[in-house]
Parts: sequence; C-alpha cells; structure tokens
Amino acid sequence: MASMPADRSPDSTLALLRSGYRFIGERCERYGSDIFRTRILLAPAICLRGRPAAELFYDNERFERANAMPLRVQRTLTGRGGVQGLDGPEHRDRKAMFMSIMTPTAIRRLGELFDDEWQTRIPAWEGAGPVLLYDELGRLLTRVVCAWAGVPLPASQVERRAVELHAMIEAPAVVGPRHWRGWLARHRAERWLAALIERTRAGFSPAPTGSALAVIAEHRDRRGKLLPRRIAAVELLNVLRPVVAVDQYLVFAALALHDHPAWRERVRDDDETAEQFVQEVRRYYPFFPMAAARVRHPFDWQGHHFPRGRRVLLDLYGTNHHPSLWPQPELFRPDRFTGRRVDPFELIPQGGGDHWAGHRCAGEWITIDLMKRAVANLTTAMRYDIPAQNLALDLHRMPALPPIGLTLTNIRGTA
Ligand code: HEM
Repeated sequence: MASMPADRSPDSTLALLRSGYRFIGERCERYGSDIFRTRILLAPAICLRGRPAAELFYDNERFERANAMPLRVQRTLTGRGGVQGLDGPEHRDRKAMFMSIMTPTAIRRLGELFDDEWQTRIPAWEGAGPVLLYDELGRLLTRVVCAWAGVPLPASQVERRAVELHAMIEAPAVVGPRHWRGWLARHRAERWLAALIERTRAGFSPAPTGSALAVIAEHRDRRGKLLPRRIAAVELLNVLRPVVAVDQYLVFAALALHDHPAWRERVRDDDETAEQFVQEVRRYYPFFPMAAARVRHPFDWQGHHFPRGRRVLLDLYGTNHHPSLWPQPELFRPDRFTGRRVDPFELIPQGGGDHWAGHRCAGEWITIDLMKRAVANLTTAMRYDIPAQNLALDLHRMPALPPIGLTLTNIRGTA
C-alpha cells in the first residue's frame, strides 16, 4: 500500500479557513501528490484534486453525502434535510424533482425575465451615481427568481430578501458576526418560505403550474408523502439562493471583460465565442472551493486506502486550475475551449459527473444561460466606465469578490 502524504499540523481547520481556495492545491504541490491526508474539524480527512480524483469522488457506490457537510455550512448555506445530504433512491427522487424544473422552456423564461429586468433598470442606472454591480444584481436576481419561481415578493421586501440571500452565501467560511448573520438569515428565510408552502398547499397562494413553488409544494416522495414544510422551504431556498448567487459570476464576467477588452468585440459577434468566454469565467474565477463526501464502503484507489466513514474533500477550484488539464491555468484564455470537448470530470466549478444520478449542480444550465445574457447586456445594451478601484481578488476569502463587488459609473443605454 502506498503511503499517503500527510499534513503535519494536528488540525488544519484554521489553515483551511485562512488559505481559502489554495488550501488543497498548495499542499498537493508541496507533497508532489494529488492526494494527501489531513485533519479537519478534529477528524481525519483525505483531500483530492484532478480529473481521476473527480471521477472517483462522483462514484455513488464509493461515497455518500449523509453527514459529509460541516455543520457551519448546513447552518447557513445549504440548510438541513435538503437534497445535498441525501443518498441512494431518496437522492435520486429529490434530484428528479429539481431537474423537472430545469426544462429548456423554463430556463428560457428565466433568461427573458432577467433580460427584461436588466433593460428596464438601465434608465435608472443612467441617472444614478456610481452603481455597485454586485448589490444591484443581487436585487435584480432576487426579483427575477421570485417571479420565475412563483414566489410572491412585494417591492418593499426586495432589499430585505436580497440581503438575506447574500448573507447565507457569504457566511459558511467566516467566523463571528458575518457567520451569525448568515445563520439568522437562513432561519428567517426558511420561516418565510415554510409559511408560503403551507398557504400554497391550502390553496390560499396558488402557484403557477410548473413553477419551482408548485413543483416543490406538490412533490410527493417515494412513499407518496408530501415533503415536511420546513424541508420544502429548504428546497425552495435551494432554487432562490443559488440563482441570486449567480451575481458573483456576473461580476467576474464584467471583470474579465474589463481586464481583457479584446473579448468584448468577439463575444458580441458569436454565440459560440460567448459560451467559451463564459466557460473560462467559470473555470478561472473562484466560487465554491471544494465539495465534501464520506467513504461509503472501504476501498483502495491508486494504492491508497479509503476507510469507511472517512471525510473526503475534492478540490473544485484546484481541479479547474490543474496544470495537466489546463495548460497555463493562471491565464484567462477563453480560446482554450475552441474545439475542445470537456468531459464531466474536467470543468467542475459546479460539481462533476451526471446531473440526475449524482450531486452535480442542478442549476448549471441556468447559470451558463444567465452569464451569457449578462455578457450580451454588458457588451451591447449599455456603455459604462469602470473607475479606479481595488479590483484584486482575495483567494484567502470565500467568496473572493473584489472588496465592494465592482463599481460602474457613467452608464448609458444604447437603445
Ligand atoms: C452561481 C453559480 C452556481 C455554482 C458555482 C454552483 C455550485 C454548486 C456546487 C459546487 C454544488 C455541489 C456539487 C457537489 O456536491 O458535488 C451544487 C449543487 C447544487 N446546486 Fe448549484 N451552483 C450554482 C448555481 C445554482 C443554481 C442557479 C441552482 C438552482 C436554480 C443550483 C442548485 C443546486 C442544487 C439543488 C444542488 C444540489 C444538487 C445535489 O445535491 O444533487 N445551483 N451547486
């Protein structure tokens, strides 16, 4: 049996919080190995990166998700009892519920709502002073996703719900007040949506057919039972929260257009080029650093032993920056996708493998569609300036957005 390189520290949780996105990658480089063992949250863990590791990690026979996610992530980002922590037939059933929402027609409708809302906002941005893109898009996506999902949202509540959704996204990897704000935000949002599920089931708040609210409120599990209303609220939040989180990628896309202005022309002219640009934004910029699972049955892989129950962390960011998959990974180069077929374990910012059978992100197509539409809006529907500001990404922070999420000035519509 090969000996697995080991992190020397008695516990690496703080190092993980401090190193952020580079935690696994830095150690892999130090040990000359894409696998090493460490201790996280006072328990042994195995860290992996790269394509073969991703293929292993998404093998449902070898890994399970029950109790894999640290409590601080469940308390803020994902909630408890949702699809992320399910395994086997229960997971397949719940995941099918999500995938049934993601029809081409529904994705197009979300995109059209997004474009309409963006174009309606341009006159207001024209007259305004500096526009903070991250905050502005957070509100815009909150309005759009609620309208799309069938969730009633009075204009007076948009700001509050957008702040809550952002708080949940920003909380898992921080300590102190920002973490507790995320915890409180989740508590409030679950209460709000559980009450809505109850009203919908009772017929007082009818949901449009096929909307996320209708599908989740009416979903029956394999035993024919409706989801408990709190779990239904967690799952509805699993649609609202990540659609709003796409605003981070939209800020990154705007940054990439700013840093690589030659691509502005190219993405405008051709849909395939726009898609390559968006794929490179998803590869290059940091989002979720890693995914967690536990060993279901003991097994050996590449001469290393994986004992039952061991927590395993797959480096999503590090796989997207692995030099054997992506030559010169630290360069932003959308044309690396020209003529390249990407298999399900290579480009994994939203997980790998199969969307239905495994835990790969249910909202990946939505994400790509919204990003392409945002790029089109930024390059054709308006002109703007980006004044001098601190645009550095801090890879030690999760999420790693620039400090105030990108300020635009002098916005002018082109219509
Ligand atoms: C901002 C862009 C997004 C990123 C970076 C992202 C990333 C991820 C990641 C890393 C996972 C976990 C993969 C794993 O556990 O192996 C995931 C799962 C999931 N995502 Fe996304 N996501 C995004 C957008 C969305 C959207 C727009 C939706 C829904 C509309 C969505 C819904 C989900 C759901 C339901 C799961 C759980 C899937 C499962 O456990 O089977 N995500 N996402």
